Amino acid sequence: MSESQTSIELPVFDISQPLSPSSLSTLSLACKEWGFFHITNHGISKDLYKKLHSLSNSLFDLPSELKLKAGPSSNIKAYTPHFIASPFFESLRVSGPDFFASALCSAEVLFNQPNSEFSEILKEYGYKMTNLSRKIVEIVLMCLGDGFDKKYESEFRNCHGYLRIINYSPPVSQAEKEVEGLGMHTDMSCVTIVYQDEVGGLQVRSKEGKWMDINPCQATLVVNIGDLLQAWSNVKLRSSEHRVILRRSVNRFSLAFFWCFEDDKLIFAPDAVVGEGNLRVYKPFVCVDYLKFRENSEKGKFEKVGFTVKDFAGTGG
Ligand SMILES: O=C(O)CCC(=O)C(=O)O
Ligand SMILES: [Fe+2]
Repeated sequence: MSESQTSIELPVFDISQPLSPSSLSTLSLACKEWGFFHITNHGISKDLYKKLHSLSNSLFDLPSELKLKAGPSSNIKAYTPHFIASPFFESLRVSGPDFFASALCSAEVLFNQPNSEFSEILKEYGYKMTNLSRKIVEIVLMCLGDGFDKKYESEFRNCHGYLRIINYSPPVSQAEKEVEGLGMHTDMSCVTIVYQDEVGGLQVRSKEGKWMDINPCQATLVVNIGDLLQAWSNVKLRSSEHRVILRRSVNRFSLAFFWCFEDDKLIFAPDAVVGEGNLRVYKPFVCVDYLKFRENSEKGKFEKVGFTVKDFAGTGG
């Protein structure tokens, strides 16, 4: 796995300001070509990330038997242990809209006592991510056509979010130059907002199949388009394949916030989005059926996490 390393300089958008016409065309291009961009002025302080990182560390440092109390065979299923997504990946899921309750419940199970500091911080983070996701969907819809943000706002009204706190621990003695912390995949979201720490390792696959590094960029967050928006936009927005590579023997911390359609939403690209004379790339499908398809095709196959909405609802056209 030692390919020459190339990085991609993603455009950065100030999410606190209205987009200028030239920024809008840069954003449209980024969404079409890569499905990835950076945002800045997102309103989350360095201090909050520091706290989140250290609280998360205290959780991931717990013995495995304790962590499994919130694992896949528990009632809450919030903790994903090593060897599910990859041997080097573990994560804790915090679900919205009540991020406080979800974090409190996991902390109670894991630490044997409620941890209100942890829950308060996740409540704040979940709330901020929810607002950011709404703004991001708005600007991304603007890329599809003039006034499309207002026209299609209601389709996204029932979206919901969940957060994944991720700890990557590379092998102690690394014989290979790099290992996959998380294999190639696309996200099952409308949009995903990722915070990656300074270790780096997030990569996006170009249309030609080349892996490009998305280097950590001070005070910015990475945004990527997910499968649900790719399907809804008739592939005008790209949900691109990405993965995480571990190159150094240090742990990597990241937070991925997934903003998704409600489970029973019928995903069907609107006529105006498809455009006259164009064919629909996907058959209409119910959101939860796609989620189930992915769940069933990925279980235990961490070497090849690669199924997408094309495999599920593609018309072959
Ligand atoms: O850890 C990261 O930087 C990205 C994680 C990711 O792609 C995911 O959880 O879907
Ligand atoms: Fe992802």
